[in-house]
Amino acid sequence: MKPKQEPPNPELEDLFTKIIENLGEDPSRQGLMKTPLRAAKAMEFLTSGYHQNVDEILNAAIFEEDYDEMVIVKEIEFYSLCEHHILPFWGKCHVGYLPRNQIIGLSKIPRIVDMFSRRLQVQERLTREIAEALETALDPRGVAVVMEGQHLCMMARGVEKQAPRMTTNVMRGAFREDSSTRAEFLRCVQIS
Ligand SMILES: Nc1nc2c(ncn2[C@@H]2O[C@H](COP(=O)(O)OP(=O)(O)OP(=O)(O)O)[C@@H](O)[C@H]2O)c(=O)[nH]1
Ligand SMILES: [Zn+2]
Repeated sequence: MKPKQEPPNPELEDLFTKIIENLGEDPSRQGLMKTPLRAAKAMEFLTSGYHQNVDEILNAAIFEEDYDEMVIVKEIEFYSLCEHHILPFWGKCHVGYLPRNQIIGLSKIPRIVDMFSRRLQVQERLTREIAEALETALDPRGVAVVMEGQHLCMMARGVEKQAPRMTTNVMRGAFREDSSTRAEFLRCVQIS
């Protein structure tokens, strides 16, 4: 599904003009003339997940299948916005589930990751929301979501640390209850 592509909200455009003025810049200078429009469009795209829902994304692509081994989709890149500073955080998301006779259309997993990423978020909630959406959609024997993120608010400002990565994980069902299932998943996505 393409993100909602409507003309940018004119109020948002006006607000970006005010931000530019308040930063001490001249919004009428040539290089900045179209910036409020571009910034409004960019912000609408980066928060387009608010206009999506899981049912619409799934498009009924849940299939009955006689397969009950672990399914893993790893290294799904994500871009989100930290809700404290409205600055990007980004990284990789690894998803696993143990089907109970139902599988999900492969592309739908990254689409769900994008839907929840394109909102104002903290990485912990983002991880949980992805896991819960899959749990509700598939009723699997277990689901695991691991996210590794870099946060610009910690890199370019504030504490100014470049190296740290934040890892969050939500394990449900068999991934939580059975340490060997969890270990198999973490080995496959190469997290120790
Ligand atoms: N747990 C968690 N914290 C986050 C996330 N994104 C940003 N933060 C943190 O949110 C906190 C907000 O802290 P405040 O003290 O209110 O804000 P601040 O004065 O800008 O803090 P500094 O970043 O330390 O300069 C900071 O510690 C950020 O690093 C996230 O996804 N998860
Ligand atoms: Zn932040």
